[in-house]
Amino acid sequence: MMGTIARPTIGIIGTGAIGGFYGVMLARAGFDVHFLLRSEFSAVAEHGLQVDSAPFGAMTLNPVQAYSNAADMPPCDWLLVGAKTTSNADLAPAILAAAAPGAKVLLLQNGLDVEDSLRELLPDSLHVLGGLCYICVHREGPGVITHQALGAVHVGYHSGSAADEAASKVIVEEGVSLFRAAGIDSQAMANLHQARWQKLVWNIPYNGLSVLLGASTTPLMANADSRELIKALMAEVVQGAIACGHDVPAGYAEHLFMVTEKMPDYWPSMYHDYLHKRPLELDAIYGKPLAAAKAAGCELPRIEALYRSLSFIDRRNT
Ligand SMILES: NC(=O)C1=CN([C@@H]2O[C@H](COP(=O)(O)OP(=O)(O)OC[C@H]3O[C@@H](n4cnc5c(N)ncnc54)[C@H](OP(=O)(O)O)[C@@H]3O)[C@@H](O)[C@H]2O)C=CC1
Ligand SMILES: CC(C)(CO)C(=O)C(=O)O
Repeated sequence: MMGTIARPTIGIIGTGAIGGFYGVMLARAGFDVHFLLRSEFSAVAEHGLQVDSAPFGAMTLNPVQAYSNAADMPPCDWLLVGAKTTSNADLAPAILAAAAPGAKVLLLQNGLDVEDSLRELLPDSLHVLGGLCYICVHREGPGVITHQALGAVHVGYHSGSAADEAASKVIVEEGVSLFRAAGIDSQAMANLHQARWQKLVWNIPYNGLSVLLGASTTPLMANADSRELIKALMAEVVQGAIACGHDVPAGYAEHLFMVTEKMPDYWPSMYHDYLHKRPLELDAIYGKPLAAAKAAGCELPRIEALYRSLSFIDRRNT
């Protein structure tokens, strides 16, 4: 089942929807997975993790190797960060406590440049990677996760002590192999930064509009006005990516638009944050791309208006 790769110890830093889902899949595939939790620690330590997955069926992991303090975790070869980007800078002590020498820290997060604030706080000997998750998953309650659709993880190297490109590729392939061994579609990304821009073509319109308009994907796709707004926002993201020197395949926005029409009705993770009065990932999903585009001489007025509206909502909500 493990193929040719050694059995790394895996730590999940932030066991929410993403961390919980991928952690359970990896544990079920036989990996030694340790889960760091915060508010849901007691519930998970007592009842385990439950994933209700439309594609895979009901899955339960019980007992769970659950921790409320990273210092109690064993040294982990891979650390999968499943916390929101809003807490990245605060996670460094936990990562340092749980990392084995030369560990790979994989940020399973949306947004641009999300690795940077953590990178500054970690030694060069730890490799930092980015993981883009194409999945519809959310927390239903403490330790209970609903997986509606999709699931792929694309992995790219960010920074660290890899001697050269070939060495970083080996690390990325190891990450890809972990997910594949757990039955998850996974691919290596040659250009992490570009791939982050491309994923924003989806997240910039849908995450923000779900909060601003209080609507999930089905009503957003059923209304002529929101459809036009989504298309216009997508076009601006593509414009920003190109201004920053990245490729976006022809027809990419149209493709994402059509994929969304076929998806089950979905509330993006930003809406769940809004609902639970948690900070929204505005800097990673809006602030950073807007700043990068501006630095390249490109104004994105619709995205800017959405960002300012969401910032207003966020300040009143948290
Ligand atoms: N959900 C989805 O379908 C998708 C999400 N993403 C991205 O994945 C990332 C994670 O999202 P998601 O899983 O939905 O988020 P969740 O809110 O479900 O999970 C975040 C988890 O991190 C925990 N956490 C935060 N800070 C700490 C800390 N200091 N110590 C321990 N645990 C901590 C939270 O604990 P607590 O309960 O205490 O807050 C929570 O369990 C985001 O960047 C999101 O944009 C990408 C694609 C799809
Ligand atoms: C909905 C989907 C699949 C879009 O890529 C997603 O991954 C997200 O919510 O970030």
